[in-house]
Amino acid sequence: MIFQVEMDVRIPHDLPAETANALKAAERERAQELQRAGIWRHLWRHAGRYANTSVFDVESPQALHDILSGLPLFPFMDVKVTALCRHPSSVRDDDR
Ligand SMILES: O=C(O)CC1=CCC(=O)O1
Repeated sequence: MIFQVEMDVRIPHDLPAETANALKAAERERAQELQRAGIWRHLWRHAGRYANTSVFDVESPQALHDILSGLPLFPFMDVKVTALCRHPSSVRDDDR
């Protein structure tokens, strides 16, 4: 199942820099692990914002929730999830 996920990151300004940097490093490691596994299919930065639009390929909404809620930066994110499905005009046979 394919989901678009928008993440707006809002790290508190009073969070110690060492803690924030450790969380960012852990987030990067987890994101790259999920990308290599084919789960986090796309990750794009919103130009000018500490935000991204991502595409996830997972077995269920529960699986997506488990992944997102387990992200190191999740406590500092506003997350919007949109379920995606094949468009009848798509020329890509592998859309699903
Ligand atoms: O920077 C972001 O948008 C949040 C994030 C996702 C993966 C990562 O490394 O940081």
